[in-house]
Amino acid sequence: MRGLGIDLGTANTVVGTPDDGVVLNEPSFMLVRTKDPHRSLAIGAEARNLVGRTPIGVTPIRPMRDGVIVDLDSARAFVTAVIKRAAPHRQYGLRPKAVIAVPAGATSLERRALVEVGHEAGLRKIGLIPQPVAGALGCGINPMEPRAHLVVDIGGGTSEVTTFCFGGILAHRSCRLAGDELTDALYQYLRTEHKIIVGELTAERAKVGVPETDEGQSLVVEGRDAVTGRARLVTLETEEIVDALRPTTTGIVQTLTACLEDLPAQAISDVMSEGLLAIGGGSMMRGLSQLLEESFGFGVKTAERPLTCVAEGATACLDHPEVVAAYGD
Ligand SMILES: Nc1ncnc2c1ncn2[C@@H]1O[C@H](COP(=O)(O)OP(=O)(O)OP(=O)(O)O)[C@@H](O)[C@H]1O
Repeated sequence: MRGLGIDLGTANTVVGTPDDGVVLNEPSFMLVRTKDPHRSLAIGAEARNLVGRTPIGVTPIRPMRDGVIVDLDSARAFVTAVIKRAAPHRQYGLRPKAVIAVPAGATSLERRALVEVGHEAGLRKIGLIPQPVAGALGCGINPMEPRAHLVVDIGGGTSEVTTFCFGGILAHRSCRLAGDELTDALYQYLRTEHKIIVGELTAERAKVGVPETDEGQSLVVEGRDAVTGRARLVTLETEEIVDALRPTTTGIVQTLTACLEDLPAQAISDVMSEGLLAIGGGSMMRGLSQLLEESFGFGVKTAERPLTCVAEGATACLDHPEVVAAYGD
């Protein structure tokens, strides 16, 4: 066992091992008793599916916000449960080492909190790697080569735009316009335009369903009429959803523009010839890569596995300690 590669995201937690690839891919949710919020009753999909329908006395919590720890005690309980599930002790030895992906914009305090939680949860030696660098490595890019690479990571809580080259970050920008904000925008749109109130899970299912639905086809969502309170169905055209999400996707474009403005001219020529790599679940949004291509005039490549490439890259770092040494501080 050579260790674990971990992506502790706001929306999803993914863990990989060098021998078995991705061994855990679950929503970053934990169910706790309201009176004892630091012990997990369930984690992952089981906990998430109860959002909006939890019994009295039980609370679903998200231990990560914008890619960093919100509350040390809940995060410790969550990470302990994740490691237990991803690395059963008999198979992997008592204290596995790990490389954990962190937002490129995380502060030193936030990074230290993550390492502390990892140690307390049973990890041995912990290396940190910026998420966009890990994601690029997971897509086969060598982050040590003397060439600038531009990556946008559209996750659950944040969108991060990062340019890196030869073991260091050249420019970085982030904004809170990402998957959660897109879901919220759709929720608000349904409420104001269709006078229907839907659950958070329903709004997200509709958003995720858009890229998978053919053009011209429609989606049906169910909810409560905002006026009468009765159950009601609404049919939505996919293009209508894309339009409803446009203000949020435009905000992501503005963050990219700001990052490009920070770049030296030589790095821009690398970016122009290589294009932009889009990772994270939000990069699968319908029409997004086209919008980015039209806005910047260079190619946009969406990762083959946008939801797991960060954990795959963190796992690859276990065999490439020079990458962690270069980007880890
Ligand atoms: N097919 C899809 N189309 C649009 N959005 C999607 C799709 N699949 C997943 N998402 C969204 O992607 C987001 C999760 O992405 P990801 O797992 O990369 O985030 P994360 O790494 O947990 O978050 P962060 O990087 O902010 O910590 C969720 O908001 C989810 O709704």
